Amino acid sequence: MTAQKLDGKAAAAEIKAELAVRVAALKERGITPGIATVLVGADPASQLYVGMKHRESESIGMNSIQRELPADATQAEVEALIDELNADPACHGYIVQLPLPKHLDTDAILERIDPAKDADGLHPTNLGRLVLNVNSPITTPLPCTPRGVIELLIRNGYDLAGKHVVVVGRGVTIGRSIGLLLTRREYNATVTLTHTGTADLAHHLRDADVIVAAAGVKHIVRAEDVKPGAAVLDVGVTREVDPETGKSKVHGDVAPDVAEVAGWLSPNPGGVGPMTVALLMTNVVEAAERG
Ligand SMILES: Nc1nc2c(c(=O)[nH]1)N[C@@H](CN(C=O)c1ccc(C(=O)N[C@@H](CCC(=O)O)C(=O)O)cc1)CN2
Repeated sequence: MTAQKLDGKAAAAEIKAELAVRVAALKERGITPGIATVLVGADPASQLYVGMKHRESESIGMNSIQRELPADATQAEVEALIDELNADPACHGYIVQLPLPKHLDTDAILERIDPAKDADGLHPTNLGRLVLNVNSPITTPLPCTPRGVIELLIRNGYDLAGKHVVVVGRGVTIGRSIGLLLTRREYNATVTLTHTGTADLAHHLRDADVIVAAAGVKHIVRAEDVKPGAAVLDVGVTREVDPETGKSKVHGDVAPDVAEVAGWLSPNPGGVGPMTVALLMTNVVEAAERG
């Protein structure tokens, strides 16, 4: 079997085309949706991701506000910037790029974001609403990567209802929250969340209809542990310097030979990453539409 490609670049391009229409409609009402990012320090991967967020947003007519602080910024300095963005009417939604330098209290910073402007959907109020509002439509920002994974499957005609989804990794941007979305009535999936304390990962993976690999461990999902025909979403990123070229190379959580067993596979790069950016933009456009 050679897996069908879950092409994140193509799906993200579709979403961006749809958003461009909504941005134009907002502009006719005198509203230009504005996205902001806060980057603390100069981590090259974070700089790359933040740059993509601004480039993509501007390409569909959104305003973008890029704020940077040095790696040794204090908690008070970061919080003062958060307060500024909370009060800025030109900013409809913003994110604090993660991870933050270790001396900063990430939870306190995320909690200080105005929940209505929380473009990442990671504020405790928004995550709490996701837990509580099981039967009514969600009208608050949703976490971007989980939303991106689900959109990528749905736009490729994959029906999640009744499926067993095994998530690998309990990180804040995906692992901890994707189950809250997938177990809602509109998706009706059953979710197992595995992590570094899981006794027998392979046992869980072999039972999965869908694997969401977000551990950040190179090739942790091996072909022999994947059920034939399963859908496999490769989210984790490990960067290594190629000794031959001296260039940095991205490796996913999924071993290359999984493509011979899986029914569906998202490439990495080119899969979930572009979807994260597209759904971030969606959260900001939705915030501007809510007013
Ligand atoms: N505040 C947040 N911080 C982080 C998040 C997040 O959702 N919110 N997720 C990741 C990084 N991330 C977005 O910020 C992100 C990662 C990857 C991509 C992407 O499109 N990658 C490309 C490859 C790019 C390359 O390495 O050459 C791809 O997959 O095709 C976009 C966004 C951690 N921090």
